[in-house]
Amino acid sequence: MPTRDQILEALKVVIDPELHKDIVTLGMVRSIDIAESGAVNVTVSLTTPGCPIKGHFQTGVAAAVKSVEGVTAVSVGFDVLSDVEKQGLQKKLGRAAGLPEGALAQVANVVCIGSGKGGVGKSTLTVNLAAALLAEGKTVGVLDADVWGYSIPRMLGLGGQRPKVSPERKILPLEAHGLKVISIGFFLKEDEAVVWRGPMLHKALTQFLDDVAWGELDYLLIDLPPGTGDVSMTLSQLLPQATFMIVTTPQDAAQKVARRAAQMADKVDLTISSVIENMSGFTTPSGERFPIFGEGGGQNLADELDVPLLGQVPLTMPLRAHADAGIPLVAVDPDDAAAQAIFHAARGLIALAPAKPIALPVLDSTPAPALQVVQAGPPQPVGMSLPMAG
Ligand SMILES: Nc1ncnc2c1ncn2[C@@H]1O[C@H](COP(=O)(O)OP(=O)(O)OP(=O)(O)O)[C@@H](O)[C@H]1O
Repeated sequence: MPTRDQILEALKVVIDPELHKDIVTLGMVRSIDIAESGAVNVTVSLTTPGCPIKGHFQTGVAAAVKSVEGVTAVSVGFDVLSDVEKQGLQKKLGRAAGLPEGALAQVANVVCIGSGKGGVGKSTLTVNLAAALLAEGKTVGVLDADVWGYSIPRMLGLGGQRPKVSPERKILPLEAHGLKVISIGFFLKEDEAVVWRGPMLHKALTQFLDDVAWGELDYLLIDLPPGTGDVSMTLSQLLPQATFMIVTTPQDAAQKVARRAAQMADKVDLTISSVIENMSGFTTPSGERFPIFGEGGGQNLADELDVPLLGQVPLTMPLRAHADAGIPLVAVDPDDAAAQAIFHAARGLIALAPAKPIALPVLDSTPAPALQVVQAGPPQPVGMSLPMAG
């Protein structure tokens, strides 16, 4: 059976490319668990939740541990250094060296909101969950990464606006209803069709995470495109600490598609934290309830994934009408049945424990899947620079 010292010794080859020292010396190896079977679990502590080099550590740690005699399997988990630990690390590095301060360094929770298919109300719930979290006293940002069907600007009354740039060359998020908002839609001409090639998408998302002055936030909610494709893969590489909330309708078929999205999310290491069911029946003013899209899909999916079902949001006209008017329903009519269900879900999100470390059964150190390059359409510049107001 391999020993802890052997594993630590082996891990000294894994260098933090930003701090130029090995992760053992830097005190970033949080824990090493060795099973009698020779299976080893290592948890690495990152400096920021938005640490962009998780993939580097994952591959490096898996390879280093695998090289130790007697190791039969390796899994790698991640968490984040506490403020006190970061101060300790800062001291160790000396005054001159600064810890990498990504734009998300002050963001406590990053929650990606995704779905198996379109039209299930992902954007509507993102906007209203954000407003509900705000009403619960949290500071909240919304990143609309739904590159093919962005609708957040419209739902927050920000259509046609463009963010400004600070003297430090940071993109300043727009503010609406107390929320900080960035959408891919702010940077495109209205109705402009863009063929997002993998590298271009990666560059744009990296810019949203690195070059936006998000500041201090309790929550950053990210509205993903439906399904799990390039965007989810890119975000999973850029945001190892992000969790994934899946929106589904009660329908059996929708739940099946959502399950596929969950499996994909799992493959690209996004931790699935919860499920929320939308369009969970319609109740007439006289109190008669119609389960228009069936029943039970959200609970079944949550049970299958072993995560909580945070809420069941009914169909209500005010939810649709306020989204169309650019105002989150929860901010103006908190007594509406859909608003109530969204408040319940927001409180459930707050109550969720911090993300579990991501455990991967790694025996070979296969890199994360490469971004798929869209072949259709005329060639696009790879390095997209987002156009902004002065
Ligand atoms: N619970 C609900 N009650 C009434 N209308 C709803 C509800 N949820 C969503 N809608 C409406 O359904 C339509 C689709 O919702 P939305 O745009 O949020 O879906 P989506 O999953 O984000 O879609 P896509 O991913 O394709 O952009 C919108 O008109 C929205 O207002």
